[in-house]
Amino acid sequence: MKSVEITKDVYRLGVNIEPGNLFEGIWSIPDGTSINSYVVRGDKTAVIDLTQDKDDFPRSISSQMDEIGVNADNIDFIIINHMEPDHTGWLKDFRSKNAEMMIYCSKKAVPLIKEFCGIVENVHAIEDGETLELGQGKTLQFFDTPNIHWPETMMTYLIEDQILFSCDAFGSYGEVDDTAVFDDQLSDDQHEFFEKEALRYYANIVASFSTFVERGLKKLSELQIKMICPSHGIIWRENPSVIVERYARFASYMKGPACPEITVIWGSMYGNTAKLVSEVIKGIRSEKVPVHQYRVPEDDIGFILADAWKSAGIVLGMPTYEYKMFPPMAHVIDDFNRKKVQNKKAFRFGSYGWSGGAEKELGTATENLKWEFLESVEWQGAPGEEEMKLAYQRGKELAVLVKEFAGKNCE
Ligand SMILES: Cc1cc2nc3c(=O)[nH]c(=O)nc-3n(C[C@H](O)[C@H](O)[C@H](O)COP(=O)(O)O)c2cc1C
Repeated sequence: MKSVEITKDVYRLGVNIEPGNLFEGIWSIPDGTSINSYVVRGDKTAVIDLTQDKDDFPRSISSQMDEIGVNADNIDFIIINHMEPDHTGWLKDFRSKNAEMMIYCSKKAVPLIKEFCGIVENVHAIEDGETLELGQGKTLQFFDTPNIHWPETMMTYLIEDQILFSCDAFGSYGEVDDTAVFDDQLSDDQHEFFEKEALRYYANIVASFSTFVERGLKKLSELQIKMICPSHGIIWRENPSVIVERYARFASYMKGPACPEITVIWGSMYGNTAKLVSEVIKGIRSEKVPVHQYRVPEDDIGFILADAWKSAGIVLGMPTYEYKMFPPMAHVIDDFNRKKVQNKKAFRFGSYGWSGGAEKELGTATENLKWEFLESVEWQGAPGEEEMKLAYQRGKELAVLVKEFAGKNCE
């Protein structure tokens, strides 16, 4: 990977976490993801966010710094927008090469820098809106943007060039090639890819903090922004409002209504519940509502979360297991609670052997999600004609309801 000058004396340095790894140790990234760091040069030099202490990442970032004549000895400031180790894993080692490098961070980051890196000297806690002049027409301004997605998160704005270094906000999954770091270097297919990966990134990483995203967006709305430089994914230069609007849309789905789509998630041990899946889907499709379908535990929770986040309607198909929900579905519902997949229209169907129990647990488990359920279809043993018919009907009913309820705020 090579350094890229994104505007005069401002550089993007980057590495890619390769496909096959898990992001945050949980989330699948079949197409990898980038970690971006930035350098701003005036009379003084600042590096904005670093990289993870993993594989050859520090070596790669060092060699990209060499390309532009920057190294630990001549960097004056390290700006830490966010303390998560994918950006700061290298901080302790890097800073040990030159203890004079001044660290700028939010107040809440100070104890984290001490505990994660053992660094206490030359750490400056910013005031919201504070500026730092680097000289040569480069002035950085810092904004507290708490809880997008850690409490200590801040963003850095380069006033003269109108560039926002947003760290995790406005990020997406997907490897980035140093020959195509900007939105305007992408094909339509690649744009579509990054749109999907931005949604998945949002649903996996940021969703539960949607209220704070909305607050942050309001605060940033006063800035003139020519370019958005996140710490994951591509740089938005041709049209930065695309990613801002996208994040605003994603955040709004928490309160609902989301898009006129339905996500069907189902699991079945012996095929009794499975038999109704295609009927429900036929019912939904009869109303021309798009369907996303996932089976648990086979399918990946990161993808399920993304489609569920965006859908106004959710269907759950699961049997009873040991007097409760089928465990892989209980896991999905638990994640829906953690990520606040709220305000949906929903429907559940499933088989039981003797007394049931899944339905009762589902009621309790979704209490905080503010979902409105259609009447469930539940039966003992194998499904009959009646259940098959009801499955189609409920699919259709849900689709009609979703069309009425869903927002227009979707592409
Ligand atoms: C391990 C296990 C635990 C079960 N626990 C219950 C239970 O607590 N209550 C009940 O009514 N049925 C229970 N059942 C029966 C299933 O709910 C029933 O076989 C159902 O038809 C399975 O649906 P499926 O074919 O979609 O997996 C259990 C079945 C298995 C295999």
